[in-house]
Amino acid sequence: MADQYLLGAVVASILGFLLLHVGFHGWKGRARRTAGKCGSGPVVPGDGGTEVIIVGAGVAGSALAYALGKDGRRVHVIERDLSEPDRIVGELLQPGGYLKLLELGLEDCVDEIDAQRVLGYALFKDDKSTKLSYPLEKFHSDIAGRSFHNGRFIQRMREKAASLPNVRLEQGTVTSLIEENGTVKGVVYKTKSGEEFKALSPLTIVCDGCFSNLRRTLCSPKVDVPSCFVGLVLENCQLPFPDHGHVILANPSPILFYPISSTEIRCLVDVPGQKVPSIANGEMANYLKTMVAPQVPTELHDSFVAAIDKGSIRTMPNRSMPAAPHPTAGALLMGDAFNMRHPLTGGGMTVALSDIVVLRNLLKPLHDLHDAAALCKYLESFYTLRKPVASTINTLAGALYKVFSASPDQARNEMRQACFDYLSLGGVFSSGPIALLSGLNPRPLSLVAHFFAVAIYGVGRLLLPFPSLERLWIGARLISGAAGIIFPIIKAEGVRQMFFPATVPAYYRAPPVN
Ligand SMILES: Cc1cc2nc3c(=O)[nH]c(=O)nc-3n(C[C@H](O)[C@H](O)[C@H](O)COP(=O)(O)OP(=O)(O)OC[C@H]3O[C@@H](n4cnc5c(N)ncnc54)[C@H](O)[C@@H]3O)c2cc1C
Repeated sequence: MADQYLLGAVVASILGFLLLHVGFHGWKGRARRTAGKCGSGPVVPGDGGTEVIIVGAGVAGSALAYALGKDGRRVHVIERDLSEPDRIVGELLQPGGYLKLLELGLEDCVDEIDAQRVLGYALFKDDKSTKLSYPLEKFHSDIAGRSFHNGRFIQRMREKAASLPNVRLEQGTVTSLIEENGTVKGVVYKTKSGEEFKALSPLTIVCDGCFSNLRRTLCSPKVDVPSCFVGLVLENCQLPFPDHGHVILANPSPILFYPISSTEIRCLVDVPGQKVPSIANGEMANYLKTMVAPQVPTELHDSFVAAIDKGSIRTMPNRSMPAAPHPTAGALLMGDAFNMRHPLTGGGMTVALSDIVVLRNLLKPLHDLHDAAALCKYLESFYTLRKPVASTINTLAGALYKVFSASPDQARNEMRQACFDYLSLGGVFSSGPIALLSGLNPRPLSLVAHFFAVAIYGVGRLLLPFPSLERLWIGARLISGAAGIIFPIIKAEGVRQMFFPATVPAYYRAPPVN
């Protein structure tokens, strides 16, 4: 109830502002581009009856293969490397993502991999901390976040997909899409031994991840890399709040801790910019020990230093890329190849799994996928239907990263402090934002309402009890800074599709083609 009052009050004032400042983004040009030329004279293997080719069997590709295979589709998955991945990405699945696993029948893929239940977050700033529990009361007791080794989770999903008789999982590297008259007809791929093959199907779904080579012809990739994560594994220590992800509002930017097994804690240190100190010449170890270690909670400090000394330090760029598809007959993009957000809020797998549920449901009533042009038109509704979940998670990730990072600007630091204090108020002030982050209630209006409620709360703290001209000025800059953070992200996500999905042209919501 309080959530609704808050929504009503904040949304009414903000919506006018939002529309004035951002304007309708609209559907940007559906110009189609042609896919790359295919290799010459490769063999066409298989039974020729493949309905869907999936490129890449990571989180998105393997979950999609199982979902479509379970619906009876003949699926051919081509994955570059079928051995267990060893990466520092995709290790915390939000409860909203776990709900999607359930919908797909993949929930047992977090069993028997020593996955840990995650019940919420703990936030640390200076010498204070606050606990933000996921609002799980209304759900079955099994629903919670899960954290694990990414590679173990992927192997479980690959095994489950490959156990279906109509799913063929093959090791190979896709080198190009086969295109004829603007329609993608399949792929060219190379096996480990260097042999080249063609695979043909009415629908090719490209899930080749954040470094995708194949997406260029299917979307307009505008990749931003605001920072990198430096990854370490801590052993022999206990998190201050067991079963919780930990976010330290450190300088210059956040540090994360969460369990990835019963004995290991993942630490991800955010380093702003695209370059990190060199690991090889010891600069990184020095940076971590001198700049980061003093900001780590005391319970974790010694294990943090021991992990640095052990030397297995990994890095990954943190990319964000709004979805900007060129709807193309015969092909679709999914997962990170299609859309990325800052990993601070651990939303990537939830968005990918949510997209798979949308696509699976759209494809379900179609018996024949061979009319590529009609299928392409029909699948355009996918881009609209995915928006409320995907855009809420994407926007929150981008906005929180900016708010949680330190800044030389006093107004920005006031916003950061206001955010910490707002979340510490408890009740709807913590359950609302954490419901958004967890993917349990991904509503764009609720996100905008809470974001500006934080800004207004920050201004109130500045002006009460004794306002001054200087404080008024900082307050005005805080509000304009908040608008400057969130509106460009919303604009990139597409205001119209995000807030008004019902107003999209009818052909995006067309009935099944057969
Ligand atoms: C540092 C970091 C931390 C993150 N932490 C989290 C988190 O805690 N929670 C969360 O939900 N998300 C997190 N994410 C995001 C998450 O990892 C991604 O959203 C998710 O992995 C996307 O899945 P995907 O299937 O699209 O890509 P991937 O899982 O990367 O899979 C792509 C697959 O395609 C294969 N491939 C690539 N090219 C080819 C080719 N040419 N031919 C055949 N196969 C190919 C690759 O081998 C790979 O198996 C994080 C991201 C980063 C960068």
